[in-house]
Amino acid sequence: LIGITVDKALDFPGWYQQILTKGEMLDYYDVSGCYILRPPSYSIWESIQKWFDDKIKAIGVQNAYFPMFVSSRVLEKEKDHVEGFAPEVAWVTRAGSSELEEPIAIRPTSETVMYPYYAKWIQSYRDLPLKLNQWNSVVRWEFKHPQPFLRTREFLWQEGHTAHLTAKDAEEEVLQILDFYAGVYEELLAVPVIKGRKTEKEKFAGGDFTTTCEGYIPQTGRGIQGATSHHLGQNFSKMFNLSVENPLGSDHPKIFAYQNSWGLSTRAIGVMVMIHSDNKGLVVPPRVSQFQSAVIPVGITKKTSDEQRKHIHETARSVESRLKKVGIRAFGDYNDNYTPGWKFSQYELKGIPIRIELGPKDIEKNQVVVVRRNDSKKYIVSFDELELRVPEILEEMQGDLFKKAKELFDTHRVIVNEWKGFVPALNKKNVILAPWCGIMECEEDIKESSAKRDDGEEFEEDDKAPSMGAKSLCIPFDQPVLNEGQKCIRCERTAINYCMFGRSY
Ligand SMILES: O=C1CCCN[C@@H]1CCCn1cnc2ccccc2c1=O
Repeated sequence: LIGITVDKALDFPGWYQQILTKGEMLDYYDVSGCYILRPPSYSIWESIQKWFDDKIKAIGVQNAYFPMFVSSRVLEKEKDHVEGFAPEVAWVTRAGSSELEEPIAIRPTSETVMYPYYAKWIQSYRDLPLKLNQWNSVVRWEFKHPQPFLRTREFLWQEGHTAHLTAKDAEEEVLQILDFYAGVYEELLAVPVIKGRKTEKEKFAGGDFTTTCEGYIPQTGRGIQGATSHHLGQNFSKMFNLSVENPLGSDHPKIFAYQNSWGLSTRAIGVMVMIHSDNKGLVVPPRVSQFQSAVIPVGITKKTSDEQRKHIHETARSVESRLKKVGIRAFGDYNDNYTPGWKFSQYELKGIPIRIELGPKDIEKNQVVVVRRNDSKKYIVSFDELELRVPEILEEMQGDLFKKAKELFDTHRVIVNEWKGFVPALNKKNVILAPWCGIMECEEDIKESSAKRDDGEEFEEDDKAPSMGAKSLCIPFDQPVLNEGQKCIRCERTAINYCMFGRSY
């Protein structure tokens, strides 16, 4: 494995592909849009699963598993929201040489798979709330250019589906789950996110409202949707007749359940890689890294005596085992066929958070040298404080990764109140907080008008047009103060709130 040969700033897509393949996170597969998740990335997914699973179980969610196949009759039951997605649905039409009577869809999401059974299982209001989650994969036959982790035809995710007696209970849970999603990004992946509500145009059409965690990719200045938590209202319960008798008595009308659905996928891993990794390879935040530290003997030369070499190796192995005993995911590389320098670059490529160097001089001083992957900062740690200092160094690195990413997001999230400042701000890799009227036509106008050059001319075909216009990313819960009578950024109407706009994935 040689190093990364593409510069992150010069060819971001090419860099991203190399980072992932040379960092052994994934491999390309012979079905377009599908990828193999190799142990380092699958281990990150397992860390996300463990953390999130503990959180949802603590609020009474149970895991279950439903079939991946959906009959066309059932899938098309929810007309309005499916029609927009229909082109993405993958169908099984044949088994062996015999055609199937009815084509069977592979689940792109599981509302229509699960809700007929929710209706069957929920008879009394005492059966509410029902809170189930699936850890599974779904298939969406996207035609847009596939990107590892970010846009793939099959992806791993979790999809939570809950049914409640009251809107209040449901809406409370929507926000609770959104906080958990923000926790996955900020606590585990060291990725800052902005929480907010999707506009009517961008929300899940089958629901009442969509809340979202929005990330930011500094390299491209583009926003990216990180996870969504939808309140479905009674739309699906009316469609699937998911109702209970009124607790107030049979003379009161039956109640259609209030539902939520929420999802986070392996896209999160792609976001983490794009934000933290550099031209030397992956940079993986310590809390989710499969291995957290590489113990590497150094200073062994031809002149080193056998017993000296043996002593160095034994000391290194004891360092490795002491760290493992306190829960640090450490490993040692004692292979003498490779030089320390070669090993350093290998583990930089794989994004191992810290390396621990141990040579004759260090042993004399009863110390090791610890080097951080993110900024090569060096620490001298004495043997007797290993178990104390190494965890601290890892935690400090986790914090520094988050701080740096947050600094970049915060300095590229700018308030723009006048239209003339909108496109120039976009072209400086910013996402924009703009006063907005809340009208969908205006939102569409903003997207089209921001796809033009600053002088209002259309982009020429051959222009390396950035990803064109700015979409609405979310209406942040944390709102800047609207001035009295503030006008919408684009039209003459009065603004009702600040909306975050940006080029996006
Ligand atoms: O986001 C989530 C979170 C997890 C559960 N599902 C919701 C909504 C999914 C929206 N969606 C997204 N792509 C689709 C593709 C084909 C058919 C249907 C759909 C579809 O309903």
